[in-house]
Amino acid sequence: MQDIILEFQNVEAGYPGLNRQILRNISFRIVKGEFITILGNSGSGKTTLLKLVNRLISPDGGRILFKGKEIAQGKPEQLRKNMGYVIQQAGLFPHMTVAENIAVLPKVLKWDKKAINGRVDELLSMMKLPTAIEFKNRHPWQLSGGQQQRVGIARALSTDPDILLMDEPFGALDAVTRKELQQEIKQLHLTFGKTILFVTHDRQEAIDLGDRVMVLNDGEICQFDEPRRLILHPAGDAIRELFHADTALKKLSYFKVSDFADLLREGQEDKGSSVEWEMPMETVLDCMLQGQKTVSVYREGKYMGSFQHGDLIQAVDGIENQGRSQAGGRV
Ligand SMILES: Nc1ncnc2c1ncn2[C@@H]1O[C@H](COP(=O)(O)OP(=O)(O)OP(=O)(O)O)[C@@H](O)[C@H]1O
Repeated sequence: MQDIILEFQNVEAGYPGLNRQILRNISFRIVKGEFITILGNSGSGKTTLLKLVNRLISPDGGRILFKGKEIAQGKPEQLRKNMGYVIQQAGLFPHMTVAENIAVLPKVLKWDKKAINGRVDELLSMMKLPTAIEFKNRHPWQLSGGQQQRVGIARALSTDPDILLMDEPFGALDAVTRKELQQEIKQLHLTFGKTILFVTHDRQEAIDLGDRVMVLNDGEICQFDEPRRLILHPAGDAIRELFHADTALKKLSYFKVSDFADLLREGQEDKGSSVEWEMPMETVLDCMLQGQKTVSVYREGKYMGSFQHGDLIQAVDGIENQGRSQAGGRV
């Protein structure tokens, strides 16, 4: 049975003084360990939804359950201990050092000094930051944007929470640092299996990171699904338009090699060029653009078959026609 960690049941929410609800009829379930991205335009209610989860605001209607218990019934502090929160530009305390920022919650929880110091070093290493005293004693203004965000994530992980809530965490970073941090959060997720709710208005980021993407539009969920299904089976015109501008070749990046297993050819393996089962399908395209005629596919070291040019064309056609499910594909 699936282990549901978070559930919204017909949740409505607004703000005092507004004559309309910002979120309407929000219902969903999230399984422990899922990486969920929440995608939507500015003002669609993404931040409001995150704030409901850790009780920074309360719903006007409906129920929110965390690990099967209604969150309104416990103490907010108790709940927040289980929920790391990361916001854009890290939100570090400017008057505190790096180490003090990371140790905020352990100190509140009265951990002993040795345990706190050990945890700070562990988290700095985990986030690929130096553990030298000089670095730990720096203040946020002495850090780059990327370093600040890494410290912000370390702080959110300090008490080993069950859920990580991330509100546009990489929105203010340059493209290269952003890509780096995306890779790292993905790796952290794979290593520690934390449940992550990650707000973004960047379509590519949502698709790259999310096991499932929740698309919000004007306070309602228009679709909550796996990335490839958003493209192949859009639940309405809004979602279709969201991905419409992408060329079929770009859409290859939304799929894994394994999604095209039905196109693999059996026979001789060619060790000249190879890709792994879970890699993005566009890596096959890259190999072919570099002149490879055949690309071999491996799954945990086992040869699964190969792709040739024609297979790639078929893959692209399948995406263009959005007909892979009918054509016998796995999607
Ligand atoms: N404290 C508040 N009081 C009144 N209205 C608010 C408050 N906070 C947010 N809103 C309104 O609620 C709506 C949703 O805001 P929210 O911040 O959840 O959107 P968002 O999707 O996260 O947007 P963005 O991508 O711009 O951060 C907006 O219309 C906003 O103006």
